[in-house]
Amino acid sequence: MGSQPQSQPHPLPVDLTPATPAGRDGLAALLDAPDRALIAVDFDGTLADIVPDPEQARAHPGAVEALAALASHVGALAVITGRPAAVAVRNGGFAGVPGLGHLVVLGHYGAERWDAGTGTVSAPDAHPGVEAARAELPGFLDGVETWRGAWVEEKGRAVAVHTRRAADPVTAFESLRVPLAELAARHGLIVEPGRLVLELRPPGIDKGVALTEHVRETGASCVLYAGDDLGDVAAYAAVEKLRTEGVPGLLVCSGNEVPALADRADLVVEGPSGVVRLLTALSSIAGRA
Ligand SMILES: O=P(O)(O)OC[C@H]1O[C@H](O[C@H]2O[C@H](CO)[C@@H](O)[C@H](O)[C@H]2O)[C@H](O)[C@@H](O)[C@@H]1O
Repeated sequence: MGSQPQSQPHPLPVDLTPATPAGRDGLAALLDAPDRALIAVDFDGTLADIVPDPEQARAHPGAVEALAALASHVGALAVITGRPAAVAVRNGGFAGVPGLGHLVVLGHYGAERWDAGTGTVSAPDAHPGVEAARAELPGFLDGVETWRGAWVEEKGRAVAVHTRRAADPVTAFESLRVPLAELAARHGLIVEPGRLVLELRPPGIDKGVALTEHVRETGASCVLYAGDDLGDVAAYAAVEKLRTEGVPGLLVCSGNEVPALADRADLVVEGPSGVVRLLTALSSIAGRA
């Protein structure tokens, strides 16, 4: 990879300008050679607004159009999500969109991959512990009053316990952490915490591993990653490591509900609407290059 670009002025609105020198370097590299950049974005909370029922989550108005417009100017475009890849594709409305012919969706934190070019999902064999944990969960959740209202999202390769609809969502979430971690460990699984969700899933992959592999695969010379939740921390760490290896990066946080991520970001935008504004602005500038 070449030398690191220096921080320099760039034509973005003030509220879309990175607050850190490293972020400004990442942005400068992206605008200098957009055709060598990888743009990677999370789905829930980043491209899609948070809603009480995950089945109802959809891409924010203008998000798919912004991605499609940007796709023609950048080297590679990926959605990296905790969702099953097929669910993100369906709820995002990513299939068959003109301009998104090269989109890749890395689902289940990178364990699954959907390619727009083929329209197919590739995935490893299922982890047997998921089936065993799934069988235990109903009786487990029924037993404690604090957990009333917590419910299980069936994800195929994982199961997620949501507390957003519990009477006291935060108390339910906090009091479930240890018991669910013990249940997961008994079945060789890990707990992935998120915004009022605790997911029991197989170990061995995270968004950081997925992002780094995708940077290598695409040969990207710089990367922008946008996320909103704890599951995105691994991707942030990957970008921070890539920077030390001479690959500039820009870390974008959608909203500031998760301080562990927002405090580490180069740029915090106003939720999915801010992400759409940023992608649109980048596409407009890159299109002039
Ligand atoms: O990696 P992501 O694309 O951000 O997916 C992470 C989890 O997102 C979903 O849960 C979150 O969004 C829901 C819909 O807005 C919301 O109801 C929930 O409280 C959030 O945690 C999804 O349901 C999970 O399976 C994903 O792992």
